[in-house]
Amino acid sequence: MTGLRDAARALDALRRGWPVRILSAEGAIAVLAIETADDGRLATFDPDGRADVLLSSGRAATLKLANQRDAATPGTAVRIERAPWLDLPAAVALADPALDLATPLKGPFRAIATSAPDAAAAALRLARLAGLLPAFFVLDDGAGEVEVSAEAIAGQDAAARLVVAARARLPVEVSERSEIVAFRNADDAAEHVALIIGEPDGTPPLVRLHSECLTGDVLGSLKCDCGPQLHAALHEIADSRWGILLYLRQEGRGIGLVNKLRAYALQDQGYDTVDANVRLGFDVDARDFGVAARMLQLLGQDRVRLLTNNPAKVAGLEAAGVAVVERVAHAMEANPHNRAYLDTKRDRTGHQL
Ligand SMILES: Nc1nc2c(ncn2[C@@H]2O[C@H](COP(=O)(O)OP(=O)(O)OP(=O)(O)O)[C@@H](O)[C@H]2O)c(=O)[nH]1
Ligand SMILES: [Zn+2]
Repeated sequence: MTGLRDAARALDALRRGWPVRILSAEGAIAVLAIETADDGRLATFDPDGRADVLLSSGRAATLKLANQRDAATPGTAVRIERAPWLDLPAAVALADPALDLATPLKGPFRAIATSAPDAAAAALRLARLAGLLPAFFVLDDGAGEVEVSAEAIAGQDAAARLVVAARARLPVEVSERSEIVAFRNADDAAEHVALIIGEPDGTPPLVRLHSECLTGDVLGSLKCDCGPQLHAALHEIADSRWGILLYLRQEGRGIGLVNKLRAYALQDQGYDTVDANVRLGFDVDARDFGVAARMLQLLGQDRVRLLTNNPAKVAGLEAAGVAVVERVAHAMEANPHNRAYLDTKRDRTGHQL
């Protein structure tokens, strides 16, 4: 449990702009998130101006820095050597692609060997969990407000410690016979929800895994198909024998609301949803469908009919022990704003559309 506690403290520290020391078998690093750094924090962390910069390989490749080393594998970190012109504004420009087109990058920058690759990869994972840009100042001998092992960060298995926290009757528009079940785990603040519609009758339920999309679900965004998919799923489940809608708190395919909106800003510049994620330094899809499988298992369901066009959802459930006995297509009409987004899903992320 110490590992868990340390990982939670590390997340909190990063969001507050405090440095974190990450330990691994190959050595330790201390990191300060660039997004939450300021001049004072940077001066305290790195009084001699020696700290290098740590980026994700996707971001480094975008900046044409990754190919200087053979580190262009997703999820790995690339370390950029500190140079006199690499001050805080220059580091922010390395971290944040919003300015890529507006400001020419200073430089030249040089990629060097990453001293503790596991610890560096753990730092990138922490940034994603904290909803921050995956970019850090890094020192091998620096101090951190919190110490955490790379193992504890990698071992944050959100599914394993999931429990049912509360359940209650919830009559909804599509069906008065519905029950809501909320889940919690000790590792993060994400409170996932299941809406059980109709009466379980021993047959495999019709299930929808819906990933949170504030813009689409609540504000009626036309950029994606989430809102219509959510409402269509509720209707289809209500029209079937019975079923379950899982509302998963995986905003922005797991990168968080702020980072998704950064991806939208890049889309305004012409990048598609895949390239925008990579330019920011994230995987194309950072979701963990093991959480959904665990929720279904806690509800006593290990065979489902799944409403989706996404083969990764089917594979994710199957890998975690939930059999998908049928895939039910769930395609919506395109509109002028989301047509390119839907085409990208079909052409680049394997959606069956
Ligand atoms: N990072 C990022 N996330 C997005 C973007 N557009 C939508 N999302 C997120 O993508 C998720 C929507 O995924 P789902 O509705 O589960 O759809 P899917 O994975 O395409 O699969 P199916 O709809 O089941 O076929 C939500 O979390 C949205 O917030 C985008 O441009 N960038
Ligand atoms: Zn959406």
